[in-house]
Amino acid sequence: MSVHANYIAGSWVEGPDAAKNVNPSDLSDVVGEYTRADRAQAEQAIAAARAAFPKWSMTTLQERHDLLDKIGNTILAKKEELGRLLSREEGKTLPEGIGEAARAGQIFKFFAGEVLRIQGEKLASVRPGIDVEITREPMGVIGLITPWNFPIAIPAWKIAPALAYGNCVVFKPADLVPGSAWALSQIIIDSGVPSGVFNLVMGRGSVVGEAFVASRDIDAISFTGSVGTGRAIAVRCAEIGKKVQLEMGGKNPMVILDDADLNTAVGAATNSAFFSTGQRCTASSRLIVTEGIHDRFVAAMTEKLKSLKVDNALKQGTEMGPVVDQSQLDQDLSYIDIGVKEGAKLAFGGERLNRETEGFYLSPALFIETTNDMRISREEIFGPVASVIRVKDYEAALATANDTEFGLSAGIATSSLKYASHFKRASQAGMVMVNLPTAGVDYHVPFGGRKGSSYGPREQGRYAAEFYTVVKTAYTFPG
Ligand SMILES: NC(=O)C1=CN([C@@H]2O[C@H](COP(=O)(O)OP(=O)(O)OC[C@H]3O[C@@H](n4cnc5c(N)ncnc54)[C@H](OP(=O)(O)O)[C@@H]3O)[C@@H](O)[C@H]2O)C=CC1
Ligand SMILES: O=C(O)CCC(=O)C(=O)O
Repeated sequence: MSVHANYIAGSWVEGPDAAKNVNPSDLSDVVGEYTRADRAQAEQAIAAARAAFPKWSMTTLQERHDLLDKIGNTILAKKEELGRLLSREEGKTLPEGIGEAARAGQIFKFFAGEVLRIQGEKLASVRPGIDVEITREPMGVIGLITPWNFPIAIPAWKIAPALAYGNCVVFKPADLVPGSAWALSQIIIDSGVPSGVFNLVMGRGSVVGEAFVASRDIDAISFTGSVGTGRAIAVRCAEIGKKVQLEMGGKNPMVILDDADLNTAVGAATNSAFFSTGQRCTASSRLIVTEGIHDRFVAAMTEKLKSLKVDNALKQGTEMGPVVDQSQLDQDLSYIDIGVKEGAKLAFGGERLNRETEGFYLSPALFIETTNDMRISREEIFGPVASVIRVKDYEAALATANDTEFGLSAGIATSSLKYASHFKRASQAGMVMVNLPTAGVDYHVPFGGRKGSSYGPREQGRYAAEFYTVVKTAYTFPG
């Protein structure tokens, strides 16, 4: 099996080390072998991006538009192949994998359009005869550090705006899932990105990520991952004056009110908590249910979970794939144990499952009789584990929903316009969903949260310009 190399300064280069990428649905299946860069190689990539920046930042909008459009079209044409690879290496179901690959293609096409809409402002000065122009310029070299749970969409929603606004990129994907990142990079390279403008640096966070954070030749870092790693990166970036954007965890609430349509509520809650094996920062792991519907909701959820097909991600009909790896599985099982010890009751699941192929299978776990101060209600588990929290009424539900250190996404199931409208205003989250799952967002609108979930400007949509550009104010006195 040949080793998949890094792409630095326009060439494919191997690092000193390589690792096997194993399918979490079938541990006997090796997806491929992928190189790991050392610090010197990461620094070469940064130097290549720095050297390419002056020319790339001056390219015409047409050139950048055409490149991004071509990348987007190629991803869309290959979405089945890419989606299969993604599902094989990460464990989300095949429809989820193909959907994510398609989303990556749409993101590139969206930013191909945004290239043509880069905006500025012209204002009159407070002084006579002077014009003021406000323009957006590229930041420079951007370091992108991505997690394992969206191996193609998250890289796409960072790489596409970085290139669109005239920046050069050094990209470090998660060590656990280099396959989709490598395949995406190959498409970017085959589409004709100039040498040095885009560099793929696979390797460990503690080596490659560290090199990015420490480098004074990187102007900005966009990171998605855990709170601990994100906050440490922000502190280091602040020390050397580097711009930073962090998307981190969530403990997203889904409120279910007495007047909710039960089918809608159960559908949205199942999707929010268990699709993609609960491994989404937008997943809902706190189902906050008012008294009048509580018992009916728990009974209907339990029935739904009994029939949810947990199996090999590539198998037709699978609704929930395996957990991504042993360490995440250990984390999930440990939280299930913590929940039981805290006095919560398992209404369903939380058990290791055996399937035809050996993998990290876990049945969806639904806790009842929980409170919002239990650890399982406060800490991000990042697996198929959800707690039902019983509350008296809407006011108590809202207070419970907001009682968290996170603020990424929040949902409400209700047929009341009054409560839906109030919740949209009063929820302390960056994204609010009414009668919809907390996860699964559009690609053309801003994505991000409040409180401990996010830091820095928003990602995605036209709001991405805020992070990937720097504003210049120019004064002219024509004389
Ligand atoms: N909000 C979200 O979208 C996500 C949240 N998580 C949460 O984080 C937990 C742990 O997952 P994990 O993948 O370890 O998350 P991390 O935050 O450790 O990893 C995210 C990315 O950061 C890199 N990284 C790790 N350490 C450093 C460092 N010191 N400097 C720079 N970059 C670094 C990682 O590299 P490498 O892959 O080599 O470790 C990876 O590319 C999960 O259980 C979950 O709770 C995880 C993924 C996504
Ligand atoms: O819910 C989504 O569509 C995106 C979720 C996400 O970006 C994440 O989990 O990191």
